[in-house]
Amino acid sequence: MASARTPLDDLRREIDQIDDAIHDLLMRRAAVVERIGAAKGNGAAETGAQPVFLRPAREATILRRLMARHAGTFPAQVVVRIWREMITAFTRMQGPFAVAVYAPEDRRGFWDVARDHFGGFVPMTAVNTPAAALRAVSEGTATVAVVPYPAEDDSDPWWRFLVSADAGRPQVVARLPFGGRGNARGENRDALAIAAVPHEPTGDDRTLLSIEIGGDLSRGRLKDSLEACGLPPVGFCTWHPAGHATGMSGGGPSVHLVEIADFVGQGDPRLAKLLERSGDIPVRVNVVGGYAVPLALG
Ligand SMILES: C=C(O[C@@H]1C=C(C(=O)O)C=C[C@H]1O)C(=O)O
Repeated sequence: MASARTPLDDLRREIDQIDDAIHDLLMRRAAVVERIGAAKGNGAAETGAQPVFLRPAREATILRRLMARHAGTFPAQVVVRIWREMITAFTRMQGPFAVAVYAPEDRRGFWDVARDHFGGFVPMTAVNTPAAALRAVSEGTATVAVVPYPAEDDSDPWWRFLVSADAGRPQVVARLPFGGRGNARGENRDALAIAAVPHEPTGDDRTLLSIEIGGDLSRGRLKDSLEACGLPPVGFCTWHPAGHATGMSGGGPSVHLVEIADFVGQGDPRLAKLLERSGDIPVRVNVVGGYAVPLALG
């Protein structure tokens, strides 16, 4: 004799229906993404450039919108984690996608952070130096490089390889983790993602500028100039090319990586103003990318 249906059976039946609905929507989303990929691919063919389908600004906007409507007891960080897995899968449906991550044997934290962001099925290679990760992107063997967030005391910083005005060059496109560190191993240092994708605004952004200075201009004066031009600096790293003493007070050519608490595009009039203010001192400014400010999830 068949046993009677219990309340638990009814609830599980309801779960099965919900799973079908979620799955149907995933397949529907995939069909739309196929059309998006076709639309982007046509544009890239016109310029002859190798198409990159990743759009970090759009991804950040999607996740911020979802977090703003999220309610209930299901953890917000897990929603982000699920969407991160989905978004890379949907990006990979459009074209090749691979990640090169700075993750030497003794520093696996960056691998975990990269895997959480780009998902468990993306082709991902560990390399022993940030420069090797950037090279993989320049040479086209990786779409994205994951490298440590710059530190003040790096004597040979990776970001010097991004100091260029070439169109289509790799740029900083995201800061990781975007939705919390979870159970990632290792040191508590954030990472930056680098790809040949333009820096696009999301409404809450940071921009990284490289500022090359050919003469004697102290960091203090540079900070004052940036403030005066409406470019509030919130982070500062300095690299002195080999052969010059390090120090904060100028005394030779220097290259600064300055983080600005705003979106700044390459044609932004504030950059022209900064050049005007430098007078006779040779100064070159380039946008080396930027990122959508990560989510602050409790
Ligand atoms: C679908 C797109 O391509 C990629 C995948 C996205 C997604 O799954 O929503 C969002 C941005 C892109 O990285 C898109 O550009 O809209």
